[in-house]
Amino acid sequence: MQYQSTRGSAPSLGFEDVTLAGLASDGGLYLPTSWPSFSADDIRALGGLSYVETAVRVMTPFVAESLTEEELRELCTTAYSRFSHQAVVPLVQLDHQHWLLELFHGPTLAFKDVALQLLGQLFERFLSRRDDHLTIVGATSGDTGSAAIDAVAGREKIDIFMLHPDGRVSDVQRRQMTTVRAPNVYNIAIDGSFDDAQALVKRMFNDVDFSRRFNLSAVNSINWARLMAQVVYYFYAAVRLGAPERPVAFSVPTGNFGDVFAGYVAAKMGLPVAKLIVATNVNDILHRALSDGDYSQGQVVPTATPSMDIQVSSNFERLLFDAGGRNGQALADQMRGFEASKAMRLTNAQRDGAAALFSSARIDADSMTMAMRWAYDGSGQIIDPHSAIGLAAAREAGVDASIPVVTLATAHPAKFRDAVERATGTRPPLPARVGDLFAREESYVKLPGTFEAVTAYVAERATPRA
Ligand SMILES: Cc1ncc(COP(=O)(O)O)c(C=O)c1O
Ligand SMILES: N[C@@H](CCOP(=O)(O)O)C(=O)O
Repeated sequence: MQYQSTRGSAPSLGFEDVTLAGLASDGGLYLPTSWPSFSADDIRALGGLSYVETAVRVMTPFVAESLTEEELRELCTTAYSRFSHQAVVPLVQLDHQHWLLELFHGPTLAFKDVALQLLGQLFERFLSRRDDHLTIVGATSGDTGSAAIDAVAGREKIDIFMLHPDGRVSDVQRRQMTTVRAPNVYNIAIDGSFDDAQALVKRMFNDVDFSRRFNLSAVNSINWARLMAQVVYYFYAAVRLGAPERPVAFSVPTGNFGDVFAGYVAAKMGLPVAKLIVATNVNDILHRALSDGDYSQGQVVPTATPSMDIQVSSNFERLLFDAGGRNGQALADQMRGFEASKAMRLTNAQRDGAAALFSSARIDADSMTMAMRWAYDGSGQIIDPHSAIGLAAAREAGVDASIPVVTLATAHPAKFRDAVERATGTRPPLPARVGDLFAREESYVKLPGTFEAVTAYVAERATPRA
């Protein structure tokens, strides 16, 4: 399997190189040159398999030239051994049509662990094959940061620099990052929004000298391996609800468009996905883009769902590329236009390509609260505000009653205790694995959100290439 950049001018690479590179050298994002295809029989054969075995079957076509099936199995077994639920990602029924897919049973209590625990293993395996050192630079609105740090803390051949928007992540999220004491972990709170942090990270990659000197790599969902690992749970859930005989719809609380793009990949591979519902909070660039073709960046409004307070969605570029006919040169021009003016219109081909599978909804604070109450009053489920955005959109979407609708539950409610308590009157306790979080000492620096300040900080601490 070879991978190509969405912007058409970076070299095609194999899986190992794509994983270590993160972002393509032309500023684009890597995608497989074609989608692997699963027949109805292949999908049926996933019935009854464990999560690890499902992961091996679903990911093998993507990694085949870089890992043997046995190696992949070994890495998945290690990655998912730290999840506290035997099913890894259990399905919970809410009513006759609605289900939650709980993705938050990993070490840092968010769906990011599903991909990042594996990515940590992949980095380690690939670096063991070469005499090299990686400098990871990442941006987080809360959850990627802690999951990535957990996955790479203490690894000898990796340094990680994680940027978060100062004051705009929950206390639990911040402490999960800043209380990890390992010599290779650097937390940076920047003055600005998540979009500012993400733009700084992309600029570091696009600075060819800087990027080569420190051998930069990515843990954000710009890294293809992140998305690949997330494709697995769409198969796992759909098969349990009747696929391939019965189609299944998914509602996904969305920010950077990574999680829901993994659902698109699953559909491209042959999984019968009836609908992908893109649920945004009031930071609704994706809802505007999908409903009206208007992808224009507004001011980020801080909300009770900070992990989705995003107005530039990295992975939307992957959809525009694939659904719009895979014209890298045209997309490079379109993205350059967006970077200059902060606005663009989707082409008709992009809109039509997306409309076949996606619908979208913008969920405000009241609807989010009502969804939390509905889940709590109806079935005793305490859900986090991000999952509630997904559930509210799922219930509004008008999906045919014969089709199960799975809302991805992306974070443990304890990560957002204040918002949960406000909505339900119940304060979720911190799970034992993070029980002493508020007793641990924090360590992070605050920097202005400028390229100069951040690169100077990284350059002083990162290991340059020999
Ligand atoms: C809890 C939670 N829900 C939803 C999202 C949005 O996911 P994505 O950025 O993949 O769209 C995030 C952050 O990515 C998150 O941390
Ligand atoms: N909500 C995210 C933002 C970064 O998203 P990613 O999936 O691209 O890493 C977060 O939790 O940090």
